[in-house]
Order: sequence, then structure tokens, then C-alpha cells
Amino acid sequence: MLEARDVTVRYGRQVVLDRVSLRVEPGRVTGLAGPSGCGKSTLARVLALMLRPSGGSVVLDGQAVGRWRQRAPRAQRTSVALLYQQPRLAADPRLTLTEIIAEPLAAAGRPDPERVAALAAETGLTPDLLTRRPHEVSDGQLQRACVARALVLEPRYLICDEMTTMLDASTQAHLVAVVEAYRERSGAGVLAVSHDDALLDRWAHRRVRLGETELGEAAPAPG
Ligand SMILES: Nc1ncnc2c1ncn2[C@@H]1O[C@H](COP(=O)(O)OP(=O)(O)OP(=O)(O)O)[C@@H](O)[C@H]1O
Repeated sequence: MLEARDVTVRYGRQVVLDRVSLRVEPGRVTGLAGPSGCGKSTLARVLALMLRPSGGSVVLDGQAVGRWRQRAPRAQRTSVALLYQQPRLAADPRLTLTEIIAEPLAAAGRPDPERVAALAAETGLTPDLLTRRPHEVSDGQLQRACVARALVLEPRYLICDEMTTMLDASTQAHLVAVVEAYRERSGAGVLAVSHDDALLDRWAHRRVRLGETELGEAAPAPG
């Protein structure tokens, strides 16, 4: 289980999250909805160990998180992968798509070209695209590479923050199917942050709404 417990985040004097609690269960998709600006991306970053909250705690498979970003222990950092809406902010423009997908393996000192090739194929990247750099591919193609990169170290939790919002319907469906196939074979927990109620109806097992004052849980989605 990946849990935020009474998490508070302040930016200067603005309180963006006020004692918010949320659980991301292994093997299930938790949908996170709520109005623009209510703090969904902020909570996603806290759960991905990218942002230290001002108060409260994050517990990852029973262990309290004590350090954040690059200071977090490698085992905790690689347990949670984050996907953003804008792949161009998340990918090094100097690298080819193959290198982008392989980056976490290279950083861990265990290159695995076969796994990179398998994930590239699964996300729908053809060999001619893999040697290109981000400025030579579309946003959808780059997001496919970012999804492959997010899965390459087999995270136990995947935080998808508006992962498909900017993409056409067929790319959206493909990438959600890739994440779903990964979840089913690995038992990973998924947090799907989205404005798109129809997407969360199809995808999430349960839905949490982050309001201005409280956090309520909706009934599980059918199916
Ligand atoms: N780095 C930052 N510095 C200062 N304020 C910030 C920062 N990041 C976010 N905020 C503010 O925190 C609030 C919550 O932002 P956040 O991006 O978490 O909301 P959101 O629910 O994801 O919004 P949206 O649905 O529009 O993406 C907003 O008022 C935003 O302006």
C-alpha cells in the first residue's frame, strides 16, 4: 500500500493540501478527481516522493518515507513511477527514445536492451522512431516512450497524472491498455489523476474526489 496520511502542503502562505489522506492499493486503480487547482498534481508529486510535504507522512509498503527526491533510498525511489501530462518536460531532449526508455536501467547500472525493446514494442514504438530525439517525434510518440520508461524498473506503484489528457483517443486507449496489462501481470497499484470522468468510469476501481475542504470516497466503479 502507498499511503498519504494527513498530508499538508504549503506554497509560501497558500495551503494547497490540508491534512489529506489517500491510499493507493496494490493491484487496483484509484482514480483521483477534483476541480482545477485543488491540489491533485501536488498530491501526486508527494506520493511519487518528488515533493516533501509540510506536514503529515507518506508510508510506502509499511515504511515511512523520510527522505525525498534524489535523497530517498533507491529502493523506495524505484518503487514509485510518475507519468505527467507533458512528456516534453519529462524527457531529456538530447537522448534518443531508446536512451530515454533505458535511462532508469542505466542509472541502476543494469542495462537490459531486450527489456527496452519489448517495452518499446508494447507501447507501439516502431524501430524507426526509437533512434529519433524528442523534437523529431509527436507528443503521443514521446509519451509512449515515457510510459515504457516508467515501467522499465517494474515499479510497485504507478502515478499517472493526466497521462493521456493531451493525446488522441486511440493513443489514450493504447497507453491505458499498456498500464492495465502491466498492473495485471505485476500486481502494481495505480493512481489515475484525471479531469475525465468517462476515463475514470472505465478505468478506476474506486474514485476519490479531492475537494476544497474534504476528501470523500465514491463507490467503486462497476466492473
Ligand atoms: N511550485 C509551486 N509554487 C507555488 N504554487 C504552486 C506550485 N505548484 C502548484 N501551486 C499551486 O497549488 C495549487 C494546486 O496546484 P495543483 O497543480 O496541485 O492542482 P491540480 O488540482 O493538479 O490542478 P489542475 O487540475 O489544474 O492540474 C494551485 O493553486 C497552484 O497554483
